[in-house]
Amino acid sequence: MVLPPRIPRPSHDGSAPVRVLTVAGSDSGGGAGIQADLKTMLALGAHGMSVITAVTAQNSLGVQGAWELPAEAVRAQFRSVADDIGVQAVKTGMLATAELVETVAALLADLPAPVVVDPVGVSKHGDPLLATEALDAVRTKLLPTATVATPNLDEVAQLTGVRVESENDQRRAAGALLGHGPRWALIKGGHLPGGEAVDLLTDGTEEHWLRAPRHDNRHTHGTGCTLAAAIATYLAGGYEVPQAVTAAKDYVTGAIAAGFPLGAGIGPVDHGWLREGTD
Ligand SMILES: Nc1ncnc2c1ncn2[C@@H]1O[C@H](COP(=O)(O)OP(=O)(O)O)[C@@H](O)[C@H]1O
Ligand SMILES: Cc1ncc(COP(=O)(O)O)c(N)n1
Repeated sequence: MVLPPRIPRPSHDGSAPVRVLTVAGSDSGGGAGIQADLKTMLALGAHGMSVITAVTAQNSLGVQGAWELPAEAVRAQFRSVADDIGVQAVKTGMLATAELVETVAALLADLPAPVVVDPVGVSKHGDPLLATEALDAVRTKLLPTATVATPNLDEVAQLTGVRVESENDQRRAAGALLGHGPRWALIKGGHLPGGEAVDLLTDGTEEHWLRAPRHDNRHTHGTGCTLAAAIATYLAGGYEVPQAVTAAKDYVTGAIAAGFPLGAGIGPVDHGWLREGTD
């Protein structure tokens, strides 16, 4: 297992730690969404902050209920942290409705910090986390704010119409996604068959194929959230995009290898897998 780097901790000399913001939904089961993001940020040495867009009742079996917050509540949370504490990178996840997508996109357009957009569409169990009529706002308002956009294969098919069944299709999907304005596209191949989990990162000029051994572990709840939160954390720490994504991939690969059973269904990845033996 490749050990990903940690962002250096503050030296207790009064300086602030690296600050990362997640704008996402709450997962009561603690494996995905806001909870995955904050655990990831802590594990990698950053100070995590949250703007909650929706609350889900969720466990290892699926999503039993979801309630979005008013746009005003999302705006107020964002202003509270951005105006006082300061944000060095942002990750977006579940945004639920077209109104919230537009609200968040408007806030991000004025923020001088890198943005990782994970265009969350459905949960691992197939429960919808984004209204279908919000897709257009994701394409036209949210993706243009992204430093990196990180769709899985279902999400990229919904956003671009490109169905991915091979590495060459990943390249075509990335090209189509870049047409919507993100600086970099990360097309995650986690759902493709094969002995490796292969993601393509490209800005249209450079191509980075990120390959990791596929772990035969069904406890993968939270993989996409964890990867995007880790990318945002490394960007906040000053990494360039390819280095941030490479380090984040190492972190999520270790977390998937250590994923554990909880409840009767799909358990979470282990956000704390770096705890032992690395301090
Ligand atoms: N079984 C697995 N073993 C190793 N890596 C995986 C596995 N499943 C997914 N990944 C990786 O986890 C990350 C999240 O991808 P994916 O599961 O496709 O996203 P999502 O959670 O959004 O559906 C990607 O880097 C992907 O390659
Ligand atoms: C609140 C929330 N946000 C995102 C996901 C996607 O999770 P995954 O990373 O497993 O695809 C989820 N299940 N719940």
